[in-house]
Amino acid sequence: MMQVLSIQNGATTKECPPLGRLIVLTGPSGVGKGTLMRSLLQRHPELYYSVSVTTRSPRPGEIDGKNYYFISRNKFEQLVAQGEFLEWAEFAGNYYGTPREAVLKQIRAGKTVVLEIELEGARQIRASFPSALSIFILPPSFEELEQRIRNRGQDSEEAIARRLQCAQEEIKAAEEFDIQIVNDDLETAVNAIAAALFG
Ligand SMILES: Nc1ncnc2c1ncn2[C@@H]1O[C@H](COP(=O)(O)OP(=O)(O)OP(=O)(O)O)[C@@H](O)[C@H]1O
Ligand SMILES: Nc1nc2c(ncn2[C@@H]2O[C@H](COP(=O)(O)O)[C@@H](O)[C@H]2O)c(=O)[nH]1
Repeated sequence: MMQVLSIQNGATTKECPPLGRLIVLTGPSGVGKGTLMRSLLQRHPELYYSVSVTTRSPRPGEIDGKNYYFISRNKFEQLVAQGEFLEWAEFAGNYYGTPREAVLKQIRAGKTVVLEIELEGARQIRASFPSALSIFILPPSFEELEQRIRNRGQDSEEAIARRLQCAQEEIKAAEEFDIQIVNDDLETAVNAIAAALFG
């Protein structure tokens, strides 16, 4: 697949449209990746948002097939063994993965595909798709990050503690990625992502 993406600026023929791009949005839980994505997709509906697979239980209001594909740990492990994921990771006690075929299909069709994933998965994508553009979203402060996770009101105390613990390590990795954007004012951060994508 690396080979395929490396020819993304190659010649266009009627039979073979130019390949699409792969964009990775990463950063600690609660920093606002999902909120930024929704805003970006409203402005740019031509982008393809990859719906991930997870073993986490749905939060109130989350819809299977829209927010995530919710499956059991056994099923997830089967899919891993079958090579069905472009990347996958265990995060705060649950598995998360990007369906391989759905993403590759969109890239072959010339679409820009956006993945919203945690650090380990983002590292895997950087290793296997060096041409992918990777964006790390930072919080204005650690205190604000905690406040956002709490205000979201979706996670137990235990889950919040796990996520904050992961966040400390994740933030240290920000410089590994192509671009770092602080999500302080939402509009400013969306503009910065759009500028990175569309110039
Ligand atoms: N710029 C911002 N200013 C203030 N609040 C924000 C901002 N961006 C997002 N939020 C709020 O922070 C909370 C967490 O946002 P969101 O769920 O999008 O984070 P996330 O990074 O996608 O989290 P996760 O990785 O756990 O899915 C939400 O309540 C959201 O409304
Ligand atoms: N490696 C992957 N990480 C993913 C994927 N889909 C989502 N995520 C990230 O997991 C955490 C927790 O998400 P939550 O919905 O439980 O709050 C967050 O950082 C997501 O970005 C994926 O396919 N692969």
